[in-house]
Parts: sequence; C-alpha cells; structure tokens
Amino acid sequence: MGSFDQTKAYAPQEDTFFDDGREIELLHFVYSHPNLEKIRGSPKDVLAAIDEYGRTQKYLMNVGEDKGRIVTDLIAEVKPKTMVELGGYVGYSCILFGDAVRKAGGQRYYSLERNPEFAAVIMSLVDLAGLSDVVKVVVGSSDASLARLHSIGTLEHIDLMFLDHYKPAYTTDLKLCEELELVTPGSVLAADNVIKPGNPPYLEYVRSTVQQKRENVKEGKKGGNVEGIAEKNVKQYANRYKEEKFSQSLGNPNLVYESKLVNSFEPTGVPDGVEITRVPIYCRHVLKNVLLLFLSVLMVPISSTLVVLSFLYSKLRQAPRPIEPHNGDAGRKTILVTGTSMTKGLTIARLLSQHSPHRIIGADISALSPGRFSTSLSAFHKLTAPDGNDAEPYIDSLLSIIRKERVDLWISCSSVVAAVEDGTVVRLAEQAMGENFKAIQFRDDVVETLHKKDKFIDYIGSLDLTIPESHRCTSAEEALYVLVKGKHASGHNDDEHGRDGRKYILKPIGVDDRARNNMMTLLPFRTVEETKSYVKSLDITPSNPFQLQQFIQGEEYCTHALIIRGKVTAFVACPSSEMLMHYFALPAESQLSQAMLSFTQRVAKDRGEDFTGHLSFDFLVPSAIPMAAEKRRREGQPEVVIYPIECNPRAHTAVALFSSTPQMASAYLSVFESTSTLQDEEIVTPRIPTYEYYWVGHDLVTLLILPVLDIFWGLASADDAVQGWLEFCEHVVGWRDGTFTFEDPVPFWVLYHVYWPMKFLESLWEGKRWSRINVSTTKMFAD
Ligand SMILES: C[S@@+](CC[C@H](N)C(=O)[O-])C[C@H]1O[C@@H](n2cnc3c(N)ncnc32)[C@H](O)[C@@H]1O
Repeated sequence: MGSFDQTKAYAPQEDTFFDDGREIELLHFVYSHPNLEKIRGSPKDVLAAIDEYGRTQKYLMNVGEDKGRIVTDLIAEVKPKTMVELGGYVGYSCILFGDAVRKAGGQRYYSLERNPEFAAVIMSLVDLAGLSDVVKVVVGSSDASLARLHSIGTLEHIDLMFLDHYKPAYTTDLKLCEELELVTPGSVLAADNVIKPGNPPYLEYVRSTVQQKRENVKEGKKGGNVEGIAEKNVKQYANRYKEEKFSQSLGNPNLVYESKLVNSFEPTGVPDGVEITRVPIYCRHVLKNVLLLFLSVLMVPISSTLVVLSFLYSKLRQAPRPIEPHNGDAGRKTILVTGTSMTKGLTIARLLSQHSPHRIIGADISALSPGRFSTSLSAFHKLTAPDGNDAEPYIDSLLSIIRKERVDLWISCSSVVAAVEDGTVVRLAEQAMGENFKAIQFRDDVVETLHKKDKFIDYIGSLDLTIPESHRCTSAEEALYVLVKGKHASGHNDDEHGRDGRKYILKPIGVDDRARNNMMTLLPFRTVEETKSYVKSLDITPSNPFQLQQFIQGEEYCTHALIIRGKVTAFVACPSSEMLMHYFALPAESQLSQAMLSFTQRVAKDRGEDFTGHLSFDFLVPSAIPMAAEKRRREGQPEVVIYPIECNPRAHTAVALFSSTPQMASAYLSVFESTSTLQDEEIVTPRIPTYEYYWVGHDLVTLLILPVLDIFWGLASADDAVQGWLEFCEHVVGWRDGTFTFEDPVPFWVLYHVYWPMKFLESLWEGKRWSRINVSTTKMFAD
C-alpha cells in the first residue's frame, strides 16, 4: 500500500454526510463549472469536477481515486463483458469503471441504485461524460433489480461485480447472484469498505470453505447478518427506508472463492480496503490437489524400487542381534510413543527399538499413520482425534491403551492441538498405573503456562531472563494504547533501547492459521489512522486475545530438549528455516548453542523434580548488538543476547537430528533411574558428524517443480530454477531424508503414496482449502 496524497483529500465526513441536498448541489457545481465545455464527453474531467466538489465543498461517499485504481486495474485484467455495481450514488464509480469497461472492450455496465434522486444525478453525469452507450442505470433495491434483470433475460452473467451499497446486503445479494447463476466460476467480485466501516459477515462468507458454507446451508442460515457491522451503518438509510428487506437466498455453497484484501484509502485519507474475490474456473484448489495426486502416482515406481532395494540391503547385511534386557523378559518394558505419523514420533520409536531391549508400541489419530508400518513398532493403536469442544474421547482412548498395554513409559509427541490434553492424560495415568508408570510429558497446568505466549513471557520475565517487550491485548484499544500513545499498559517503561522507532508485531495467542499469515506485519504504520484501521480489522477480543510483541530484527533459532526431572538430558539448537523443513545443528560448543542451553537449563531447574517432558523454544538473536549486549560485555558476561519468543512444551521435529545418536535412547531410558544418578554434564547432543535433514517430497515440489512453473508464469528466471535444482541435488546427495531409512523404508512409501494422497482426496471431497502443508508434521494449514 502506497501512502495517501493529502493534497487530494476530500473534506472530512460529517455526521450527516449524504441525502441533505448536496447531491443536487453537486449537479449545479458541475454544470456551472468554468470548464464545462472541456468536461463534456470526458469521463476523466467529469471525475475531476466531482473530486473538486468533494475537496472544496462537501464530502461525498465516492469510492475515490485510490481504491478506484484497484478496481480499474482489475477491469483491465478481467476485461468484463458485463459489469454490475451495487450502489451508484452520484455516479463516480459508475463513470470511472464504465469508462474502464468500455476501454477494455466490455459491453454493459449496470449501476443499481435504490434512491431515484441519486439515480437521476448518475444519469445526468453519465450523459455528460458521454458514457450512456455503455452504462445503464437501474433504479430500485439491488435484490429486486437483480432478480428482475435476470428474469427478463437482460442480465445472464456477471463477469465483475462492485459491491458498494448497504453493508448487510453485500452477503445476501451475493447469495442471490449465486442462486441465479449470475456469479459462477470465472466471476470476480470487488467489495468496497471492508475495513472502513468494515463488513465482517461478508468477509467471513467469501473467506469460508465450501464445507463451512454447506454446514450453514444445512442449518438454514440466510437473511441479513448484521453482526460486527457498526450500528450507524446498519441504520444508515433508516430515514428513507424504515425496514430493510433482504434476499432470503441460500446461495450456492459449492462455489470455491479465492479472496484477498487490498489495502488502500478512502478519499478522505482514512485507510480502507477492497476485498477482491475470484471464483476460479480451473480452481487452483482442485488443480494443486490433482497435480500432487498425479505426482504421487508418478513417483510410485521410484519409491517402490527404493523399498525393494532397502529390503535386499537389509537381507545381505548382517542384521544386528536384538538387545536383550539384563534380567530377561522380566526387564523388558513396554514403551508407548504417540504421534507416529509425524517424523518426530517415528524418529523416537526407531531410536528406542534399535538401541534398547524394550517393546515399542505406537499410537496416532490417523489410521494411515506412516509410523504404523514401521518395523520399530510391535503394535499400533488408533487414537480418537482431539476435538476442541470435547477432549474426553481422545483422553479416554489414550488412557485405555496405556492400561490395556500396561505401558511403563509413555513418550508423547503430540501435535499442538492435543498438548494440554496430553498433560491431563499424564495425571490420570499416574493415578491409574501407580508410581512405576513414567511419562515424557509435562502436566496440563505446566503446558498451559508455557504454551500460551503471554503467560510464557510473563514467566520468563519472572526468572530475570531477557524478554522482548510484550503486551497481552484483549481489544484493539489495548493494542492501540501501546502503538499510538507509546505507553506500556502497565504504565512503566523499562526500555533500554529507547522507545523511539520501536516496531511491534501483533500475533494471536491461540491457534489461528489465517491470522498467522499476517503475523509479521510491522506496527505502527506511518500514520495513526492507518495503524488504527489495521488493528481494528483484526478480531481482538477477550476470547481471542492477541500478543503485541516488540519486533527484533535478527536470526531465528529453535531448540529441542529432553528434560528428565528438571535436568536437561539431551539438547540441540538449530537455525529456523522457512516452513521448518531443513535442519542442521549448531555446533554444541558454540556460544549461541550454549546460551540457549543455559536458558533451557535455567527454566528446567526452576520447574524442579516434577518437570519431565520435551521442551523447545524459539529464539531471536538480534543482528545489531543491543544495549543489553553492550552492558553484558562491559560486565564481562558473554555478549550473546537471545530473546525467547515462543515456547513449545512438546517434541520438536529437530529431534530428527538425533536419528544416528544411540545415546539418545539412553537419555529417554534415564527416566527409570533415580534423580541422583542424573548428571548435569551428561547432555546428549547429535552425534558427530551430524547430518543435515530434509524431506524429499517437500523439496521435490518447492525446489524442482514450482520454479519450473514460475518460469512458465513469468514469475522466475531460468537462473532461479537452476539454483533450485542444484539445491535439490545437493540435498539428495549429501543430506538425509527425515522419513526414509534403509532399515525401515515402508513408512516413507506410505507417507507419500497413501497418507498424503488420502489427504488430497479428502481436501477435494470436502472442499477444504489449504495454503501449505508440512510433510514432517503431516499438518495441512487452512487457507
Ligand atoms: C457508498 S454509496 C455508493 C458510492 C458509489 N459506488 C461510488 O463509489 O461513487 C452507496 C449507495 O448505495 C445505495 N444503496 C443502498 N442500499 C441499496 C440497495 N439495497 N440497493 C441499491 N442501492 C442501494 C445508496 O442509496 C447509495 O447511493
């Protein structure tokens, strides 16, 4: 978004800002303009005269120059034969877009305006601009006009629709257009004022999945939803139209929309946005799932050959003798590893089966979990998937496995959605199984504290460790209090860098894939208005709190640690790569790794004897040495400053770096030893030489295939593609795949030829759109 040119600003919007005679006054202004003869027949000059009135006389509720450009660019791209606008007012958008449609070779621009006086103004100015051959002004309520134009056969299809009328009617009129098949694949929608004053029901509708829309239809949801629309906008036309009527159409929930917000400005300079929604013909969603399914089939011969070769290799190779427990079968324990569809669960199961004498069993919420087919597991159980509203079925299914299998040790590799539930299972399982039962999993209260971004930062601050300035916000006002007024909510200012120029990021405290996509927006913006508008567009409420956190320019690192009764027994730190699909360990003795280890040890020690589980942190290491480092240097302390930004009290995929470290199995088994035998110095780190890890499926798509498609679409050069291919070759030759091993190759085959294809088919069937997938954690991120 560029900046707003203040010299072009309209007069400010007053309490009464339309329908007070100014529309007729505008006609007089234009028709008595000294340049009238130049204006005649020139859309550009008619618009300039309207703008002049808006700047020098009174505010007009026009789309304006800045947002108008977004739509004229869209017209040039879409080249609509037929364009419809809902809400014409005095004809500004009608003249601007009608002219653009004509220039793009279009045939008809319909302006639907309910107020006959305004419609007369539009007609007069359209005529003055010389656009009457293209523009047709239709007087009446938009829903009635759409239905009538359709029934008489005048309007058969809408290529581009501009929605700019009564805010609650955006969604109901769109559903009507869907039902009448005026909006079909190929149509494009541009909705004005989605930021100012805002239209949450419309945004929710065009951004929801087919599945969600089908559910709403099943529940019979129709009519005008005014939730989230400011009351003054709901009542905007109450003076003339006492009771608003809405189309009761249920729409067509099967249409897939691709929607995005384009930020811009009102003609007064206030930030606003236009939501551009496309109904793709060869829907990208379908295309990408079908292509990935095709790729999976294409690769079957290669993967299968690899599996056969691995079996031959295992046969030829002298198989290592199974490790026997010291006291025979009596000493053999049952170890349950959950989360075996993920690389982390599979890695731990393989490590323990290879380097311990115990019986390893696995469990996962997916019946097609790749780990199920691993030779490391003696048995596999399917867990009931955790459901946000009712955790009991998940907890019960896990507890019943622990009881039935008489599990001695449970190693949890839960995903983020089951983190707290797993903490509950530990408590219940300890009660049920007695003190001999062990678990590598923190209890629920600990998970809650560490997992919630706000509680975690408060806790770390209480340990006197360095933290970034952070604020928990339950409303837009709370965030703006810091961003605009530059004050801490607490009123105190402990800043050692000086507040001037400090930037922040605003992130949801809970799990919200969509909001995560905008998480890196740096705040505040240049003007207070822009900042206010952006912050208010986020759904910050007491039930959906956000964290406003100081932005630290620097490198991000992540860690994985195994903590046994308050002691770090295994640790690795590595740079965070995009999507976390490439891993290499920092040298354990490096200053940076040591700083992160000390931090982890400090937390583990503070939590004490009851603290057993996987612990991982995300850190930011500033690129410029901050004042804190300077101070440390002067005081003779190590100058590495690390800012913890998040804690994940669960296993991290970085555990894959321990795949060839047999001592890691002993680290897990040390949970059976007494506390006194655990030594601080005995920390297992990845065996040297440590390998770098990647996931071949991810790299095949991102480094080999996408760059080729990008060349095709003109988005990348051949050099970029060659770079990607070289990187891919380097990984295949020198790195290790996170899932594949010669000793246990079937999970790899299942991952790429069963698990993911089933996910893509499910996505197609249920219309679940995804923006990216993580091969290692088997997670699909909602679009
Ligand atoms: C914001 S103005 C439109 C501005 C215009 N698009 C422009 O940018 O120049 C909204 C207009 O929608 C009209 N309107 C409101 N509800 C309507 C409805 N249900 N059907 C048709 N027009 C409606 C109002 O009378 C008003 O003229």
